[in-house]
Amino acid sequence: MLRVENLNSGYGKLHVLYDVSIDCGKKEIISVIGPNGAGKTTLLNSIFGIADIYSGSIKLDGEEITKLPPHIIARKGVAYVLQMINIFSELSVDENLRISMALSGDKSSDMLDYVYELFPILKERKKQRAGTLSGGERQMLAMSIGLVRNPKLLLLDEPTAGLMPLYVNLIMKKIGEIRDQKGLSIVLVEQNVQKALEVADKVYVIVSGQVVFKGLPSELMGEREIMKLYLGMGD
Ligand SMILES: Nc1ncnc2c1ncn2[C@@H]1O[C@H](COP(=O)(O)OP(=O)(O)OP(=O)(O)O)[C@@H](O)[C@H]1O
Repeated sequence: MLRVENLNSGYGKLHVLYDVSIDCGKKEIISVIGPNGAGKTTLLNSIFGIADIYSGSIKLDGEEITKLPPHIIARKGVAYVLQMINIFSELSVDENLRISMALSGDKSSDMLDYVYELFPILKERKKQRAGTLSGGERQMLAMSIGLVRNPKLLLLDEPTAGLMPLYVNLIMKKIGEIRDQKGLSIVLVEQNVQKALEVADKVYVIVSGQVVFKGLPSELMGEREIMKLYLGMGD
């Protein structure tokens, strides 16, 4: 589904990622974790055509998407959910979702019905102005705005940042459900290491712009040095 090979990218002269290679298969969730400033968001920015790519390749279903502009990448089936940035605060929940659907050119309301089923609280609040939603509800709306575009690949940047444990658990559970029910591939950048490992099929640890671990969550648990040094887990 998604294959990133030997990616070198950054912002102008600021080289952030060095020879990064990742794979995300169909119906797979990969978690990308690592210290602050390691380059995790830059990986998502690179996939979505926002960061500068110096060398390497990014393929979606075998098709080269490297250096394409974001609106074309979106049209090819990638949705990027940034922390609450894609929400129109003055519009209602329902209007936000319908605008996103209209922009994607998708006329069927299947995904709209699906997100209201997935997040019943949004259905209850469909007429409410998005700017007045709680942090957790806004995060659910941000994810739903991406989902109603009917993507095949979902890029999630810290979907649980700043949320209370109840919402963290709910959002993580929903991420698993989306993969299972809709067959989406998901790249999840997450600060909460424990939750990121619970939901992931595969995990990548990025430190100083380089991949220092790739494998199963259970394999990472055995890497005591990495867990302790870079992720602050264990003794
Ligand atoms: N749009 C940008 N323009 C210039 N530099 C940027 C931009 N976005 C990020 N950077 C820089 O790139 C480096 C990597 O940042 P990035 O946001 O990818 O790290 P991260 O691993 O996601 O960190 P965090 O966990 O703190 O969110 C940092 O030094 C950051 O200051």
